[in-house]
Amino acid sequence: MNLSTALLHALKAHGARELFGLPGDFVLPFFQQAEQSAALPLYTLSHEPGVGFAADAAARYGGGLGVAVVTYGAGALNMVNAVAASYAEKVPLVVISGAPGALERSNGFLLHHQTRSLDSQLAIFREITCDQVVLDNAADAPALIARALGNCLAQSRPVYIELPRDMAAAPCGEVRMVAPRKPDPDAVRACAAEVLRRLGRAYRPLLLVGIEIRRYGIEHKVAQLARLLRVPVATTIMGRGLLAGEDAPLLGTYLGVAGDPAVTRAVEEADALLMLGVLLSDTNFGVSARKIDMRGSIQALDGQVVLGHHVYPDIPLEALLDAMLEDGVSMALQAPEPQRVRYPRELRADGEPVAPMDIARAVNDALAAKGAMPVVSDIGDCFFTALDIDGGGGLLAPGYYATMGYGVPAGLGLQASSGKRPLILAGDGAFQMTGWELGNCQRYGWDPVVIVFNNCGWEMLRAFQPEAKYNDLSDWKFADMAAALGGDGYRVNTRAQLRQALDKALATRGRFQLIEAMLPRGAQSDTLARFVAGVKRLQAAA
Ligand SMILES: Cc1ncc(Cc2c([C@H](C)O)sc(CCOP(=O)(O)OP(=O)(O)O)c2C)c(N)n1
Ligand SMILES: [Mg+2]
Repeated sequence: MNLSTALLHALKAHGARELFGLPGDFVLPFFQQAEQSAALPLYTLSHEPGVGFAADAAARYGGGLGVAVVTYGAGALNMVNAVAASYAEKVPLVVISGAPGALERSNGFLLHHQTRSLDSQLAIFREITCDQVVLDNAADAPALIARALGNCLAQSRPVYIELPRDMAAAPCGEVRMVAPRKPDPDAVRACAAEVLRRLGRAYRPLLLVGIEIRRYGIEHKVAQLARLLRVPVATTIMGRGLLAGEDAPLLGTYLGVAGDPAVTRAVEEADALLMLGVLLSDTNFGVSARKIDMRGSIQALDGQVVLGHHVYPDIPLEALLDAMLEDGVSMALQAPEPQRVRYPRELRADGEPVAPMDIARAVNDALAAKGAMPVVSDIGDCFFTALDIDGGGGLLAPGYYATMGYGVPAGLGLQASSGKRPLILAGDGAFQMTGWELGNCQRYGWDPVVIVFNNCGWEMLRAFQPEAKYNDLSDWKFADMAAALGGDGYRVNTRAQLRQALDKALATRGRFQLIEAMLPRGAQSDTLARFVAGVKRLQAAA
């Protein structure tokens, strides 16, 4: 076994299902080993941001590890934004970067792809990963790999592995998985008992769930706890789509002033708000009608639990849930029968122009008729529209870090990793960034259905600065380019054309389907309109 094959087998043992990458001379030896060993399928994309987004989506959707393999300098630094997004949104992504070998490091020349110093890249990745290892010594490599991959899963954050090219074929021992640290059972029980007491004393308890319950694969336990305690559940905007497949008393998504008033009231008036895996971010709470009493709430995040001024430092989320499920049986809180989440349906397929909400209706009608699909959304008004789309098949979007360019490559990563056909939503601005990755579908037989919200502009920005001219984009006629990239394109102006195009696209397999929905300039989804109005109202009141 050599260092590359030891690393590949360790990745697989930790839950990686494939590699995404873009080679360069510093990482060619590893690519060669990866292709020869066939330990994991290897997919290449056209630009490193897409490689990072695809690997991120594979981990988000399927659990386990996402793996992005790039060359040193120009490759790895090109992927910094995607890795930063994975860090912010707690995605277990493994970055493997090739690097100069020992001899070339000491020959006195400045090396190609080098920036300030040969260690600058490692310094940059220290900021956006939870662990970093440099595999420049075969004897230490197995333990370093085990530590990094163990931390990636335990913290659900990206890690950085630097692999000098002269080490790829070095003889190496096997990597032994590091068993996750066990928390102190007494501390877990004490914490669970205090949380249950808080909930038991409350008149209006509520569970608010966020991304960690997906990352640690515990949605079913959260649903079980909510049913057991009869406490309603709401998701944060980032947690949209969580618990979709579970039998849980789900109220809906909390969007503050921009959301369903009943859900907003339930969250903001809860006298015991148990937040499970919720990031305290502006996107999750920035449009709160009234300040949520964070001191009165209970936050279980990042492996610790905070109740008022009490902090339990080492309580993994799943351990807390197991203890609450064990002890919670004695409680039977009287919670209101929650409403089931309803999605807009029944598109009027007529000659009227298409608005964002028509896309939500058309998609919900199609999903109801043809079955759930994973939905992957970029950032723009398509993201706000996605909040009105049935996320039963899963909803992926960088709702907190909010980088554009995520949609198409993430959808490709999801299909490569899960085999499921995704529905991808992207604005014209975001599609201009990474939509061209669709050209890789024909090599791998991927066939996503893509809906481009073409309003010929950066509409989300225009919502806040209507007078600005710089938000205007020209009409790129994306549908005309689909055939050249190996897919089918449909340009739709009316709701009837949208319905026809979506039916045809869903019925066509083996080629990507690109529906370019022409939206009148200024047309906004209901949620974006409420979001903008809410933010303006809160800013005026500040
Ligand atoms: C990589 C990147 N660059 C810039 C931004 C800022 C930004 C937005 C967020 C606020 O940061 S929303 C937006 C416009 C999006 O345009 P488009 O994709 O056409 O969608 P729509 O027209 O529906 O808005 C930009 C430029 C971003 N989020 N990500
Ligand atoms: Mg746009």
